[in-house]
Amino acid sequence: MTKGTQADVNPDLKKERLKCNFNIQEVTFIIDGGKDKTLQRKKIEDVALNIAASIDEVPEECLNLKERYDNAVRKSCVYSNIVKNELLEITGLEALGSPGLRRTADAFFKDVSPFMLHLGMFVPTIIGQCTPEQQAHWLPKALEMQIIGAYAQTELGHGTFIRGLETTATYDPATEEFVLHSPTLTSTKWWAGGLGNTANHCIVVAQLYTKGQCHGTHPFIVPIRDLDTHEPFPGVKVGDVGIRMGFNTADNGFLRFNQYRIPRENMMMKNAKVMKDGTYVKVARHEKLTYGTMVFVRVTLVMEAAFNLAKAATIAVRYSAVRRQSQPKPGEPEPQILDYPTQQHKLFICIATAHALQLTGLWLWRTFEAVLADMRKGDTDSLPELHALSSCLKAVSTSDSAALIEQCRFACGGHGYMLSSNLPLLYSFVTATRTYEGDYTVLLLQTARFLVKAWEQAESGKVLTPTVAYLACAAAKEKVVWSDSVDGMIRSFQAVAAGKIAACAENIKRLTKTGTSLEDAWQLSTVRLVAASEAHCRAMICQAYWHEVTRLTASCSASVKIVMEQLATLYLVYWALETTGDLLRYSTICESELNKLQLKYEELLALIRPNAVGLVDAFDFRDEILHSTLGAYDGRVYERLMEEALKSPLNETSVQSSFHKYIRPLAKGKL
Ligand SMILES: CC/C=C\C/C=C\C/C=C\C/C=C\C/C=C\C/C=C\CCCCC(=O)SCCNC(=O)CCNC(=O)[C@H](O)C(C)(C)COP(=O)(O)OP(=O)(O)OC[C@H]1O[C@@H](n2cnc3c(N)ncnc32)[C@H](O)[C@@H]1OP(=O)(O)O
Ligand SMILES: Cc1cc2nc3c(=O)[nH]c(=O)nc-3n(C[C@H](O)[C@H](O)[C@H](O)COP(=O)(O)OP(=O)(O)OC[C@H]3O[C@@H](n4cnc5c(N)ncnc54)[C@H](O)[C@@H]3O)c2cc1C
Repeated sequence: MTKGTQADVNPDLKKERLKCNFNIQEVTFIIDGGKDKTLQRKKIEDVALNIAASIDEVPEECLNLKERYDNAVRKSCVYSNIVKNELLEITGLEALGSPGLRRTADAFFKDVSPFMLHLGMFVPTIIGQCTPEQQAHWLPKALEMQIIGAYAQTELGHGTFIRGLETTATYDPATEEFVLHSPTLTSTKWWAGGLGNTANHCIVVAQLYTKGQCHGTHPFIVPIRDLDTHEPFPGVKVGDVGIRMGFNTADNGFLRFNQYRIPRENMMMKNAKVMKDGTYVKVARHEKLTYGTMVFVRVTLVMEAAFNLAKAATIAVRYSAVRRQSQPKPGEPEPQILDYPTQQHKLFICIATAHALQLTGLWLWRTFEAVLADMRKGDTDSLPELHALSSCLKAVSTSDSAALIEQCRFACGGHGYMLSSNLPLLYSFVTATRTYEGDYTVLLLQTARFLVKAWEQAESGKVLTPTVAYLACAAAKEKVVWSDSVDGMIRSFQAVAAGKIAACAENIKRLTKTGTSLEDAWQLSTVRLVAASEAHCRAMICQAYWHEVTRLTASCSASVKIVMEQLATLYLVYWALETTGDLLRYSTICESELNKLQLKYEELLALIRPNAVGLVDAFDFRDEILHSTLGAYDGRVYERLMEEALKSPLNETSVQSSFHKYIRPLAKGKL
């Protein structure tokens, strides 16, 4: 954070910091995943942020579309040199996935870098889908930025249904080449970040044909532009998809092929190969390993959701400590809006959710690494569970994060609507994560497939995998006894999930018994399947969050343990109150217990209140990363709003030319 001198800090924020009764740094270590990670992040920030501080002369949002893109490319080049020459020096290759790198990128770009997909998907796909020889060829070029890549899977006509993609890659043994072709308008690749004007290479997912047979979708590395002139190659039509709600500097593009040839070796051959004579050879032991990059990105998106929500919460909580409004008690000063319980209700769940998603995200990352290690040994048994886990966690975390970021904006009143608050840009960025890398509903339905199968296994007494082990107890189908202890609440959330999954399974069984096909019975049950999947995910987040808080605070100071547990309890109680209908149905909770729960929630808000600013300070965002007039460390909200307003091009002159061109003629009846 940029602390400045204490004298510059808003007096209300100063007082808030004196009230804080826990060691902020200990919480920062927990959030970052350990002291070593925090130290590494700070080191990276110290190097990168000196340059970021003066990277923009004019605020990004004041530039026109083309200037914004050019400016984003300029900054991406500066930033990638820092990554290459300095950050990787500090930490080695693992810096690519480190929170430090992710955070510093935000100091350079308020919107999105056109290079993001290069690092976010192009490089990971080379690592995940290429043979060691192919990696040796492509990876150094990509890391040195000699080539810049995009990931083009989605088409104009299909995003979700990958098997329905229309782009073809037909093998020609005579020349040992693949011929890429876009047979229809709807087969045009659409949306790929960095593709429109920036990338010179692209991973293209296409239907592979060899010896007259289709073998389904496979990834290919495709050079699309000349490395010197940057002109698209003949047979390649590429451009920008048009103005979007956000991501306007991300250069999302379209791409069409007209019988465009690439060498056979450009097929990414880790999981399947085409031999010189056109023979197709399957290498992978699991059908869906070509979807590996998507699983990887879904896993990272859980922490990405936490990170962005933490930023919004920091902005809104600091602002709420500075902002004073109304006079609930006559004759008394206007209170800080953070003192209103309704404001606490809006904001403390944001802090708690950021913790819940970050700790669950770290746990998911470790699970992902364990599954990868199994797969390196040829064991793919745990892949379906990882797919189910990452699908629902990606869906719920991005959805919650987007909704709560918008809540933070509401919590900042009119000033939250200013782009300079950074809340609108944060929202437009995060709301896209609910859609990309697998739409919310679609991914919850993927998890639901796994859950229904697990339910059937539970009913037949089979051993269940860890994340669904709770279904075994629930197979008895009795209401769970309600208790407002943490364990009791988690048991009740699991009972809700189990009850909903059971109801789905029964519904499907009932429909198929009366002659409905399994596919139709599934479709007729999808509204409840999505709800069951979400309930399962919520129970899992509650369990993982509480488990991680207990584990990570075991050796912390007592005050840190208390405040971390208060937040985690708040998260559980909040969701119990949000889902009272479900609890009434699947647990023994009654009216008096619901009243008790409401009181407990209000008590928790009051307990967390004195530590609210300390808790957001513990996210440890430097001002350069927050980019917010409302959320800076010093709380000089009004001064910053005014300074930023004066940077608007509309304030460059006291009279605009439009006055002379239109308004005056209109007033004089001469228009
Ligand atoms: C210099 C640098 C400068 C700046 C850099 C700045 C910062 C960079 C730093 C870091 C970046 C930080 C963070 C972000 C990182 C990157 C991301 C950023 C942006 C991303 C942009 C978005 C990119 C995209 O959107 S790419 C396109 C994604 N598309 C999708 O997700 C499509 C969704 N659809 C599907 O996944 C599938 O089609 C489906 C799952 C819906 C169905 O598939 P299919 O029809 O084939 O299968 P089914 O028949 O339904 O099922 C068959 C069985 O297979 C199982 N299954 C399905 N999928 C999987 C899987 N992935 N793994 C395992 N198993 C799977 C399924 O469950 C069925 O099983 P069953 O047993 O039969 O039930
Ligand atoms: C900002 C942004 C960046 C992107 N970047 C990339 C990129 O770099 N590379 C890339 O390849 N793609 C990218 N995408 C595309 C993205 O992955 C897809 O948009 C996403 O997977 C959703 O697919 P879709 O657009 O086809 O939606 P659709 O599948 O058409 O969804 C529309 C609606 O139909 C519903 N629906 C669809 N199928 C089902 C079903 N089976 N059951 C029930 N409901 C269903 C959905 O829930 C949704 O409500 C990006 C998208 C965005 C917004």
